[in-house]
Amino acid sequence: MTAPLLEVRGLVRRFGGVVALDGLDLAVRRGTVTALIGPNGAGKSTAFQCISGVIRPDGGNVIFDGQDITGARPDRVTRAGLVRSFQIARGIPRLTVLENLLLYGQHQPGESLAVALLATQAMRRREEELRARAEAIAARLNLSRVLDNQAAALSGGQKKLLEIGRALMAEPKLLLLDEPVAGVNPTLAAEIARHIAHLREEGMTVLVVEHHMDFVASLCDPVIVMAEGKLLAQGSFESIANDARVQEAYMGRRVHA
Ligand SMILES: Nc1ncnc2c1ncn2[C@@H]1O[C@H](COP(=O)(O)OP(=O)(O)OP(=O)(O)O)[C@@H](O)[C@H]1O
Repeated sequence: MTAPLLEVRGLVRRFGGVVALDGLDLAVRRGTVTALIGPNGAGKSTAFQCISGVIRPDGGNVIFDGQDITGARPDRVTRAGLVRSFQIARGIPRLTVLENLLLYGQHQPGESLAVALLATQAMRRREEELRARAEAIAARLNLSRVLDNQAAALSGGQKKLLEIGRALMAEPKLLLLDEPVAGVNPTLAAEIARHIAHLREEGMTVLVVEHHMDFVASLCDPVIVMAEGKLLAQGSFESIANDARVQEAYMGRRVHA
């Protein structure tokens, strides 16, 4: 069996006296849409933040695509191919959809004065490529019609799609999605699930934190359940839904592994 794309080993993170991650182990296999679920306070956000380099873990390791990226800064993590989207869309409201997408393309031409002065044909070609990629990503996410609209004018669901598009512009190997359907109506949630399923069909690997169980059940396999900063269970949605320990954790009772 091939090595997992992402492996988290014994991850520990404390906030003062609170142990948010207490030796978390998890693995994400290539080509899967894996869910990370668990009751409020289980440590899911903290795990995402440690994996994406936003905060440093106090212990343990994050191995991505064979590289130890433990404690690496977010820009390095992104360059390695691990890209996260945010629950609250981070796009710049005044910019258009196209501009927002271009902003997150890798190795932006025009990002420094030197680049501007040395603008060569190759760089112009790169800019054209980026633009073509932005248009293709917008098309696949049904955002073509609003490409020239300001991000601020988008519906809630379109903002969620732009957030996914923004992450795709960085050409991820692994996409971390933070609650991609929170606050979205069921029709749009189903559309977003279809877009993510298409990404998987094309070989993308996705790790998603989501509280909406219909979405998780329809899209994600395997499902990893966290409780109290640790791995509690993993498997198909059906198997974890029937797991007594998982039911107990969601009932808010103390979990005895
Ligand atoms: N910056 C912080 N300062 C202090 N405590 C924190 C901080 N961030 C998280 N915690 C604590 O760490 C624990 C795990 O929180 P975390 O937000 O990672 O859980 P979660 O599973 O993402 O919860 P939710 O589903 O509610 O978003 C909680 O007890 C939380 O109060």
